[in-house]
Amino acid sequence: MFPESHTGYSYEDCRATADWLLAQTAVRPVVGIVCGSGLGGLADMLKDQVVFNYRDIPNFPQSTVHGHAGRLVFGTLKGRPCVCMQGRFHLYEGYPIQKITLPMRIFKLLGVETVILTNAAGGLNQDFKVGDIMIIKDHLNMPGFAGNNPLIGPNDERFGVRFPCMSDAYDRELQQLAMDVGIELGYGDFLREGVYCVLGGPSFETIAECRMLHKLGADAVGMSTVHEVIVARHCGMRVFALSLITNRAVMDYDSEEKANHEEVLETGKQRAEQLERMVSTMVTRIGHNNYS
Ligand SMILES: O=P(O)(O)O[C@H]1O[C@H](CO)[C@@H](O)[C@H]1O
Ligand code: HPA
Repeated sequence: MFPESHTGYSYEDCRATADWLLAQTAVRPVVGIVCGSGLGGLADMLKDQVVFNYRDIPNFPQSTVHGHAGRLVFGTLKGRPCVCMQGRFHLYEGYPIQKITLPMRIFKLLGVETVILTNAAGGLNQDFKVGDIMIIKDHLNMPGFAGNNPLIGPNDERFGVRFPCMSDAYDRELQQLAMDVGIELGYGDFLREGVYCVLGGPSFETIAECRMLHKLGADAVGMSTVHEVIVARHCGMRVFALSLITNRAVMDYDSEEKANHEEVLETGKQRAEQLERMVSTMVTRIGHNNYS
């Protein structure tokens, strides 16, 4: 029924990877964190770490992008058991879309209930500045429009339903919690909310593309996160995601600015501390089955 090109992992494959990890650590994570480009410092916040290199984990892809260390870190954040991906996978690395999202299913089978994803993104919204933190309230899945969705292939009901809803992809209570925490920490001046648009990359966008995406309703553009969100929601985990606006998308033919990965990593470094404080405070306030 499905073409031979389907490259997904079975429930049993995912179970085997999760069991392999669970056998080697006593940590039973309830929160899973994904670090975006240059934001790997989030993982260093975990106490009593048990660390696995991606190359040692059965079925796991390898990180190939500068700024993504390629380590899965288990530990506790202010007493709460967490697992953190220090490095994620992207479509442009050449992996099948099911492979770049595999860690979300592993998270689920490890017992994770809430996923917090971070990314570096270009700001399309003209009010946004470099260094702003954007709470993601919705997304535009451009590869999805072209038929590239991580749920393509046979559906295993043990993960979720064939046609999952995405109008509630980004948990509203967690968005509010992030806003409250950000304001409390004094980040109000650089805290925003908006719509994230994913493209395949790795080339950055043309000026015409940026203008088009902005007209379509996107506030920020990047090359990740959305595929992970779809898979995480499919298997019933709550999702919160934020973008660090690392550069302004070039929208003007008179501009001399050029998007580049070095600027992305540099902005990550500059905002790392605030991002870490915001995420760690959120984690302490997320209840296992409710929010306090
Ligand atoms: O989305 P993350 O992983 O943060 O990385 C972003 O930064 C890279 C471009 O500089 C791209 O991979 C883009 O998606
Ligand atoms: N475009 C796409 N992805 C990105 C950008 C950008 O401007 N900045 C960081 N990741």
